[in-house]
Amino acid sequence: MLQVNDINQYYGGSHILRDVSLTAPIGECSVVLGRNGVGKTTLLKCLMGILPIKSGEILLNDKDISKMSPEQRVRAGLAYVPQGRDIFSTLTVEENILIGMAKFSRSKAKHVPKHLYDIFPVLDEMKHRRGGDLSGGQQQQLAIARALASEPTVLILDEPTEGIQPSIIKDIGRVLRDLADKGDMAIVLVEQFYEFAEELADNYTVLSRGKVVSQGAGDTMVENNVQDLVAI
Ligand SMILES: Nc1ncnc2c1ncn2[C@@H]1O[C@H](COP(=O)(O)OP(=O)(O)OP(=O)(O)O)[C@@H](O)[C@H]1O
Repeated sequence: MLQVNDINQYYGGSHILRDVSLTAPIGECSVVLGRNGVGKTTLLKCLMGILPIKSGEILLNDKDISKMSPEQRVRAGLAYVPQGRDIFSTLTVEENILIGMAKFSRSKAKHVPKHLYDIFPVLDEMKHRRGGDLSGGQQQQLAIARALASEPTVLILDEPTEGIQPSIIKDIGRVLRDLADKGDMAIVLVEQFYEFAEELADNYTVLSRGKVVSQGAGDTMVENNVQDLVAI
């Protein structure tokens, strides 16, 4: 379980995250919503250690990881699918996935595990193509496969539906649901596409100007008018 307790973050003098707390249990999809610029990406970067927090704590299975480097957090079990995907366009699909296995021994990190290609068959078909030749949706699937290659206990995704065609959005939703239901991973999903978020959410958190303004079980999103809170 990933637990975030009262974290604060600043860009210079701007107070971006204000006492943000949330819990992402194993076996659940924890969705973070909010309008543009409220601090969602900043929150994920703090979870990964890409940005430092000023106060508060981040616990992974009760262990404080908030002083760890991003590499140490990946070793501890966090994996990140960044907004915009950050695929290495000149490397092949296979080479991109193998980068996600860098924390393992050399012999293990030589081969892409078959189950990743079972999850995303299109990546198997295209494994010798360059990352830059893939469509946006295929690149998103590749970014998720690369993150899964590190065998995370917490999978963190920043707007995986952004700019993706509907059929691939459905596939990605199915994959995330299956991964959570298997019961060995917590998923933290930042998402602006409300219907996708509502369908997947076991629990939700809404941010507004860096503060949590609504939080609860996924099946209370309608009664709590979450869609209105995030409408542009
Ligand atoms: N490197 C930076 N330096 C200064 N301010 C920044 C920096 N990055 C982001 N900000 C500001 O911090 C605030 C939160 O940004 P953040 O990207 O976390 O929001 P977001 O909710 O993820 O937005 P979006 O939905 O547009 O991705 C915004 O006001 C943004 O302008």
